[in-house]
Amino acid sequence: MLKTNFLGVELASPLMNASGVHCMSIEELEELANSQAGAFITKTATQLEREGNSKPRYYDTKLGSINSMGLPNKGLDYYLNYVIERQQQGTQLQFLSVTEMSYEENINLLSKIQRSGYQGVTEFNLSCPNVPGKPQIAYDFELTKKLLSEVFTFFTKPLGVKLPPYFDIAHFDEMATILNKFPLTYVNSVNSIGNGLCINIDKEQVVIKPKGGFGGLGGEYIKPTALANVRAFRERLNPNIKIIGTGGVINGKDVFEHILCGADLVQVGTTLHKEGVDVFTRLNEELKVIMKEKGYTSLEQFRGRLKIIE
Ligand SMILES: O=C(O)c1[nH]c(=O)[nH]c(=O)c1Cl
Repeated sequence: MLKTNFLGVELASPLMNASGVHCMSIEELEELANSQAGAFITKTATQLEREGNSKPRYYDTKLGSINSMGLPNKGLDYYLNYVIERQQQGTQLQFLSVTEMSYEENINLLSKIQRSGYQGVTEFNLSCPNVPGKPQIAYDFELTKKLLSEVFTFFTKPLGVKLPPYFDIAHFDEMATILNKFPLTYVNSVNSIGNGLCINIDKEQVVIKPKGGFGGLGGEYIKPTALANVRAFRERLNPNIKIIGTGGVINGKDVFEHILCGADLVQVGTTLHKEGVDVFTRLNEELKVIMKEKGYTSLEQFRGRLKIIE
């Protein structure tokens, strides 16, 4: 009922974790692998291990979350060795998230993956909002075009990009024109809405320490923006480029809406952080109930079929 084909691999569910949530350690990744999620993705890795920003750097609110983790991770080799080992054990589809702090380091990082035995999918994170002094790559259209042009002169393995939310139709147009130039496997929209601010009114204080309390927003706050980005890119991108929808998934209805907008897979971040890996079981069940009520027996029957008002 929920089966989804991605890169020729049949998944039992369209759901997976959003990079950054419940995917820092092998223990967490194993929990995801043994859950009702259809696939999993690793925490965005840099070449070397990183401490990340000072704590508190993550905070759950009633309507979602705010984070300024600062890219803490155990380093590329930790995750690369893990996914290669699982690949050798027969795992067919895996996602490895990566990024670096400079143009050259990004090229070096992807070259290393290209030379490795990893055959799975690489998600190139172009949208981390929380490294002080580092503007998000994907908000710089020329840089993004230059970087992807060079990457695709040597990278031949499946590559997706993780994008920040855009808020202007001209930006959807410009970014889609750039992305359509490349043999991308998918586009993942959206990353957190960067540089929001949450306040504890009792203390009259911000809730996270880095960057004076500024951090990326997730959860209910961002669903309308996430759905708009999924829809906008689905409408503009070459059909060979798949879409992963991320942002604002609280229940099965939200999963349905992402797929209605065109998402091939749907990622869960904040709600996974709040609920743990059982969230995938709940969301799968809730989605099935909605599909039954509507008479759908497969995701293809409604994927991308959002209607406008004529
Ligand atoms: O601060 C982070 O580690 C972080 N936080 C986010 O909300 N998105 C990202 O892509 C990353 Cl890399």
